[in-house]
Amino acid sequence: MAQAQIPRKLWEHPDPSSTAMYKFLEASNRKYGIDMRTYRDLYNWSVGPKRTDFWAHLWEFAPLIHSGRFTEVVDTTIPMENIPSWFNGTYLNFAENILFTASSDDPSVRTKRGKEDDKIALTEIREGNTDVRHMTYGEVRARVGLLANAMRKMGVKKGDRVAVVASTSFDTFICLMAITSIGGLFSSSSTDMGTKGILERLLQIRPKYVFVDDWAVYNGKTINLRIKIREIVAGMKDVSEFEGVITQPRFPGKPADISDIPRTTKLEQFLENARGNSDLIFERVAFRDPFLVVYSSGTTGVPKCIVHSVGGVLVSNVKEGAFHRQMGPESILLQYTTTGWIMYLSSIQGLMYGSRSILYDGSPFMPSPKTFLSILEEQRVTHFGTSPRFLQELEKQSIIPRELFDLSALKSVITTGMVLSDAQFEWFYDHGFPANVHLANISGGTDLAASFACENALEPLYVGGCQGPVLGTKVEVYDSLIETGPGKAVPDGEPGDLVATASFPNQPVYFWGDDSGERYQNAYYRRFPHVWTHGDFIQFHPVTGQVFFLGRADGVLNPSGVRFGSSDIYSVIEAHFPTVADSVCVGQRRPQDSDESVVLFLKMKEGEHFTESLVQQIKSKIAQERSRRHVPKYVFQTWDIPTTVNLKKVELPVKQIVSGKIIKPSGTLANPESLKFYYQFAKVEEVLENMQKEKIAAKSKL
Ligand SMILES: CC(=O)CC(=O)SCCNC(=O)CCNC(=O)[C@H](O)C(C)(C)COP(=O)(O)OP(=O)(O)OC[C@H]1O[C@@H](n2cnc3c(N)ncnc32)[C@H](O)[C@@H]1OP(=O)(O)O
Repeated sequence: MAQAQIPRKLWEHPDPSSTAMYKFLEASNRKYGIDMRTYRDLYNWSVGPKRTDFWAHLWEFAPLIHSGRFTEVVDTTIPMENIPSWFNGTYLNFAENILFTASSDDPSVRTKRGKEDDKIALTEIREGNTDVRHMTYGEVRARVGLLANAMRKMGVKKGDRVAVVASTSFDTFICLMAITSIGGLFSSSSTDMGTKGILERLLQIRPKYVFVDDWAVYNGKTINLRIKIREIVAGMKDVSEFEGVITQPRFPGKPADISDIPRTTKLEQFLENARGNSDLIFERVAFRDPFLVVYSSGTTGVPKCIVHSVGGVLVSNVKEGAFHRQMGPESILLQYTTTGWIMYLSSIQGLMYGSRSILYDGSPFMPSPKTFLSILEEQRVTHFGTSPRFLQELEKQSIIPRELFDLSALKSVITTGMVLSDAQFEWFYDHGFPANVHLANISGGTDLAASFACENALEPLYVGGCQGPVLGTKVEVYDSLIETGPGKAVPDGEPGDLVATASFPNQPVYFWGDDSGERYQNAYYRRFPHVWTHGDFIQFHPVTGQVFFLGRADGVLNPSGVRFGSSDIYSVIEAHFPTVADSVCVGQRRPQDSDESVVLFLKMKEGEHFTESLVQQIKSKIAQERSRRHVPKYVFQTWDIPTTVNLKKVELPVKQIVSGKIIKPSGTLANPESLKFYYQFAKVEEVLENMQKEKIAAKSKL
């Protein structure tokens, strides 16, 4: 196996013993009389038989603001699919922990240490490094108090949902803090999402209010969102809990006129309900009470509404942010994200440690990637979160950040969303960024609001993958050939399915609206009993312990690191294109490709024709109802779609074949011969060329 060789070492921390993670390791040694020395010792303790000691010590070492006491960290005998309760008996509030700091002498007391009133908490930057505005912790707290009091006055209470369809603005952050301070649930979508997709979410979670930006700016274009607002209001008419839309001004001080849109109020007007009262009140809720709904689409049905708990996310954030990412009151984080990705949560969670978050909205390529990178120098960014896709663009355009900008403040560059290639690791250190910067490639997901694998400063960084598994989550690799039944770990260094084999506090608590729990159980626990199956193929390096992510094991699409389910595409076709009998949509990523392309195959009904105009109509409908980022790169006709004997469409073999693999069809396929047709698309360029030739030949015959 090629990876048994030790890859090139790229980076190591100059003094690992100075890090918060190491101090925790030493303090744990002292407290529990153990002798851990390395990251792997600490990791094994955090997921081993004494893992409750790890969590109890974390709770003590990096305190959260809370009331109540727990008698047991967790009952480790409860199978993970029963979602055991952690830190039972404790009560805490998400916003309170973000906006205040616990006093380590008495964690139930909150202080402003590290979050003093005049310290900058947030910096808002709009597309092209324009309209830079700062907000201090004092101002943020006052604005959160005002909005929360306005919400309370309008009857919003614990357990209610408030959603946003908005950019990464001050207003969105304040909305998140306000609803969670009341003990309610927050949920966000980005403005580029089509109304249909937005409503599929909102109709499930039934929010009391939806806060929507009045305008959007992307790629130099200014987009009027009033049509979308009108559609949202109309679409919510049968939701009894829904009180209306509140518009957030995209251009501060210049709110759009919404007087002709029913049930819609401007933010400034809504705030009048608070009558100037900005006092903060935090409703501390039980550790496993919900505060956030995020979404993911699979291959069937409407999106899953994944509900995360206050305590689970906070405690996981302590270990990931403070230990793995080494964030503290001096950190300044610029995480590129929309509000539609789980990275939005990461982008603001740094405030928990007293850091400053930079909220960027727009394309990072407008007017050029250099303009975006100039923020790193101007704002003295210490932690820059981006994507392999963005780094690819820098390389393609021969942009060398370390030569163009003063990056002396920069400590770490975090990448996620898709595989970071080995060549990109080398480019990063050979050409791109200063040698002292820690390249932190992480992978996890919406389902856990955290990472499975990420960086750590106690080990060197080698080319490829993620440095190692995250503390406290027992990641193993199971044999992919076992389709169901008890799973089996593969020998060290072999590839297989990413599974988590022990409960962890940031498991989602349920799916909204899934009263029987069936969807939830099916999403993670159907394959192997008592084990979370994530849907990624991975491999551990047998010597360095790096985790290589090899691709998705299911039908989830991932072009440019933007994830969505094939069901998002099928539902548009089923609803609007009656001449199509069936379709299969897969991601193509061959060894020579630097990104994934979405390929859609259409099977026409008897007597119906596959035409260029049909393809264009399908593409524009997908753009309208989902988003432009969902539009397939290629659309082809097919004659047969592989299914199981129970007639369930099977995507994985098609995905593997068009990605250049030769596969042995599974015995469960009803029509294994259908697969032969798809092999030609591994050379999609040739297929397109031949189609073009045929077109020209047909024209010349006319
Ligand atoms: C820990 C984990 O594991 C969790 C996760 O994975 S979370 C997910 C993380 N994912 C990422 O970070 C994704 C990274 N990728 C990116 O950020 C983006 O690909 C990118 C910004 C680098 C490039 O974006 P892109 O989608 O490839 O191209 P871009 O040109 O920006 O947009 C595509 C289209 O959508 C449109 N669009 C995008 N956002 C829009 C918006 N807000 N409003 C209107 N239109 C928009 C664009 O105008 C464009 O339209 P045209 O095709 O008509 O020109």
